[in-house]
Amino acid sequence: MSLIGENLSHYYHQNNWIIKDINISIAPGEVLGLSGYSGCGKTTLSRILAGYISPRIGRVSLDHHTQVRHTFNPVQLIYQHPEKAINPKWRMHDVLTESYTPSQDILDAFEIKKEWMDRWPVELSGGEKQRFCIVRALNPDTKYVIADEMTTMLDAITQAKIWNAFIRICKSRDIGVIIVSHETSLLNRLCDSIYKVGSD
Ligand SMILES: Nc1ncnc2c1ncn2[C@@H]1O[C@H](COP(=O)(O)OP(=O)(O)OP(=O)(O)O)[C@@H](O)[C@H]1O
Repeated sequence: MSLIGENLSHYYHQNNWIIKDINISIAPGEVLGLSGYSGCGKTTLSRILAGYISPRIGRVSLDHHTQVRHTFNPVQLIYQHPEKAINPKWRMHDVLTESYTPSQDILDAFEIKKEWMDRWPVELSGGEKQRFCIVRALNPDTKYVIADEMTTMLDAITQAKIWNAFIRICKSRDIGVIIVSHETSLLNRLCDSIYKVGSD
């Protein structure tokens, strides 16, 4: 069940093309990096592949079917800023269990502490909140995860731990991963291949 983007082109303002004619494909269990200069359209492309933006031209398909809204999205997007993806009026336990109940193993893999569950989002650090967003994205029905600068706010040691756990779980479930990052060394270390967006 490959995730395929064909002839993807998009602008926000008439004829000011952000991305043009992008053909991209990712297979189950593959780890693909998206690199490119700031503002070249990596987030735009990520949102298109996750079905949150309809491209002006082109088409995204999963297993040859166009994505359908109103059902669980098998292409999950993890944002750079977790506060944008979390309802500030929900306690962390409710954020975490919004679409499924994660196992203790997965909570341990991301070192999510029991005492964080009753807290409000504002009572956790950005990195602590991001672990909830990562686990929440790893629903049993998830087929692809797009990680858009997912660990930018973390220190190097925590970053390494999170990526190890994340890639191990995705590989074990045959989940395809797209990693968006400015960090070439991170992409070289984790990705099977790298797609460069824009030209620089
Ligand atoms: N909702 C929007 N409306 C209008 N312009 C937008 C919108 N979102 C992004 N843009 C513009 O589109 C271009 C690409 O933005 P995008 O966030 O996709 O780039 P990026 O490669 O992810 O950047 P960065 O690496 O800095 O995060 C930028 O020039 C940005 O200003």
